[in-house]
Amino acid sequence: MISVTLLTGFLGSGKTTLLQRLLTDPGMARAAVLINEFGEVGLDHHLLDRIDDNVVLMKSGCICCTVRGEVADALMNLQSLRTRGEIDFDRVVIETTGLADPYPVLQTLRAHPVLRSHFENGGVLTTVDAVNAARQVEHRAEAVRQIAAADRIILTKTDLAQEAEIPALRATLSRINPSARVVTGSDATDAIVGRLDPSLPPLPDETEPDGHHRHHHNLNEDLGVVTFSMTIEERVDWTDFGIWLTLLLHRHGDRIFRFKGILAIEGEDRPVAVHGVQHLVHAPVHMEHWPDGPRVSRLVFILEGLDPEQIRRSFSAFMGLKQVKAVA
Ligand SMILES: Nc1nc2c(ncn2[C@@H]2O[C@H](COP(=O)(O)OP(=O)(O)OP(=O)(O)O)[C@@H](O)[C@H]2O)c(=O)[nH]1
Repeated sequence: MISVTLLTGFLGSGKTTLLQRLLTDPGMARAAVLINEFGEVGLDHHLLDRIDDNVVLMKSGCICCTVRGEVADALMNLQSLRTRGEIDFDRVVIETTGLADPYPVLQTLRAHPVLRSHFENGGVLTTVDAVNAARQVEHRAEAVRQIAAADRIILTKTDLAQEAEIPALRATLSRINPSARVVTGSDATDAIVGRLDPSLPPLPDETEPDGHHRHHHNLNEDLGVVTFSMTIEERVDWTDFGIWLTLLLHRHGDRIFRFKGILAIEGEDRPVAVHGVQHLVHAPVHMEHWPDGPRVSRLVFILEGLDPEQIRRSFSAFMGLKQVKAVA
């Protein structure tokens, strides 16, 4: 049986950052990793071979696979490539999206007629953002569910958090999930690689005795959470962008769960990546080169109860840019 570890955690809590580290770790050389998009983890310079549209082989030996649609389909694809001898792996790590409730994936592993004879639950790792988690668990059911589902919790951004707040956060975490071990920062890679050994305690079986799954609400929809993306054809003025973003977050930060972007800045050859979670903006990153695809600026927001069109209009007006398009 192949053990499957689920990597979950609220939006922007550091899942991708952790995966980037894991992908180059020798302990992961025989792992297959399911991610939402290759682009997110910037695989280019780690890439050895492309196996099919959705599966690539990394220099470290690790397999990377994108999930387009159902996790079950991606796992079936991996399994059939493995059966045909085209790839080999001894464990799987699945990165879930930041709003996902981990249970449906666990249920799939348990109940899928084919998958359940090849894969077993190897545990849930939840990244918890030391800066934002206290607020998230108060307001967001998913954040609580993800913590509750964890076998191990990885505290991220402890370098950004007030040290004095960490004990209170740990206490909150242990109220929600007393059994999960909490590890921090640099211990995380070792802990995770070690964590992936097959001797994990199983999760409680939630399949009802009659074989039906528990009902899950689409929290995303229920809470009015929308993802919104816009592209900008013209070059962006960095100073203006900074002011606009500051004003936006000041006014609406509570309702902006996540934003990410790549910007073509006036007077700069290389693109600049920007990220943030609610009121927190991370240091911008000057990227080595543009990812594949058109070289236009792109901003993605995850909003709760905010009209995307309002953001597009405000950006366009403030920046004096005409070619700002909302994209689906
Ligand atoms: N200072 C600091 N920044 C971190 C840490 N972990 C993650 N970040 C930053 O936090 C931002 C979000 O991290 P990601 O790894 O993209 O988070 P994610 O959980 O994959 O985000 P989504 O996929 O959007 O849900 C990035 O700008 C990271 O560089 C950390 O431990 N310390």
